[in-house]
Amino acid sequence: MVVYEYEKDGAEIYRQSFATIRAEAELGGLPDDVARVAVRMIHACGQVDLVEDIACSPAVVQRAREALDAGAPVLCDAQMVASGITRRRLPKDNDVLCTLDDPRTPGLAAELGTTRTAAALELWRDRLDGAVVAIGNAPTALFHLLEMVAAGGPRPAAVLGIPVGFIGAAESKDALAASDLEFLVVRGRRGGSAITAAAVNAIASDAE
Ligand SMILES: C/C1=C2N=C(/C=C3N=C(/C(C)=C4\N[C@@](C)([C@@H]5N=C1[C@](C)(CCC(=O)O)[C@H]5CC(=O)O)[C@@](C)(CC(=O)O)[C@@H]4CCC(=O)O)[C@@](C)(CC(=O)O)[C@@H]\3CCC(=O)O)C(C)(C)[C@@H]/2CCC(=O)O
Repeated sequence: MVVYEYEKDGAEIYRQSFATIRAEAELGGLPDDVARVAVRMIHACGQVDLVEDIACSPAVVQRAREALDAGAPVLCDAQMVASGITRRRLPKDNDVLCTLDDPRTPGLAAELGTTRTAAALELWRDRLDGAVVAIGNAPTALFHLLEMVAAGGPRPAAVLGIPVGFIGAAESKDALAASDLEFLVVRGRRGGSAITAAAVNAIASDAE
């Protein structure tokens, strides 16, 4: 029988991971609350140089946390983001919502001539004011959110805008960073549902 020698204690795996990230990543330039979020984002992708591409408004973590403490929902562009959010960490049993699979979404996408992920945001309108938005997959969703807000729509408390990819990902994140919303982004092509869920989990947690 083959027996491998490896760490089997989950808490110890986390402890060693976070210690490694703190030793290897250049977190010094970030405020403490953002550094704590960055550690968890790096943990989700295994790339310590992710920190070089993280950009945010100074109060984003505080505003997002205040919103969660006030019971705000977390609105997600993809089920993958929503699934990655650890419900027991959320301070007020906050709703975690993804409207991508709502039966109205395909019709809205056809009507608006856009992707399903972008069209699904139209169904956020009555929950968006003061919400925490977590976009981890779709650049079109992030662009659509910015268009809705620019047109006078409800304003979220904070936007974790971390879509991944080659078409529109970098551009949508640059547009968010240039907006007047509280934001957290990873500049460039990197991002994704796991990193975005990890950012929400870090903000929702009291400890690392
Ligand atoms: C163009 C799209 C991109 N998707 C990427 C990467 C991943 N997507 C996955 C999955 C399972 C889903 N992607 C959809 C959101 C789907 N992806 C798109 C769209 C065609 C358009 C979005 C956009 O450009 O803004 C989008 C469909 C739409 O009409 O909106 C998904 C809904 C497709 C589907 O299954 O129906 C689905 C999300 C399901 C959910 O969680 O709710 C991947 C797992 C790969 C795959 O299996 O296809 C992967 C996950 C990445 C992640 O971490 O989230 C890109 C690379 C982001 C790409 C957009 C940018 C680009 O450069 O192409």
